[in-house]
Amino acid sequence: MNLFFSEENLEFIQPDLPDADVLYYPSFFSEKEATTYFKMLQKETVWRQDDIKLFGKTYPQPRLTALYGSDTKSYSYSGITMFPTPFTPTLLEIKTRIETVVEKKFNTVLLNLYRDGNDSNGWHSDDEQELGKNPCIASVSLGVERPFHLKHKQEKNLTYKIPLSHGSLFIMRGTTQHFWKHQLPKSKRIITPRINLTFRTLI
Ligand SMILES: O=C(O)CCC(=O)C(=O)O
Ligand SMILES: [Fe+2]
Repeated sequence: MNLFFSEENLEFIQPDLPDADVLYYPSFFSEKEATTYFKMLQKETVWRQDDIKLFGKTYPQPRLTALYGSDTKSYSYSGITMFPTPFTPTLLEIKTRIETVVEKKFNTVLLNLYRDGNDSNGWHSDDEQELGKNPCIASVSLGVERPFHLKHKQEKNLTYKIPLSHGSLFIMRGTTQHFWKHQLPKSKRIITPRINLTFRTLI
């Protein structure tokens, strides 16, 4: 585990995972900023619950989602096609803060609302064609802390677990999506919500 400070004097860790490039900023936003953003996004966002198809059966997705972006390119995953709503001022503010530190521009954000520990996000890679070859995904966590898991696709005993705290930023880039899957498992004892924003670039 390697601890560093960014040019903005933000603390971050860079876990040493083979075939991956991930960074974690535990306090990217202050407690107060994170709480303000959580409240604004919970209220302002047009949340929806899509159905997903798994092995020919249809289920409601175990979380609410929304897609915002700067152009009209659609984004498809798990048989769902989403068309982005224009970025709101709140989302643009968050996006700018992230772009300064990540030194990358994003044109889309997928939001997830996990209403409680029964909501989840199953094992997947963010490897859709529209994300390009080595996508950089910047993931902001607001609200209750939830564990995030990664596992290597070939080396089954290579796993990594990290709790994503309120106001944190987790970045996955390089070959991470080729070699690793990630999930946000159900956490039965959690009864409060979490909002996640994943900034992406659709090409
Ligand atoms: O909620 C999270 O931290 C993960 C979200 C995620 O993996 C996704 O939306 O692709
Ligand atoms: Fe993902």
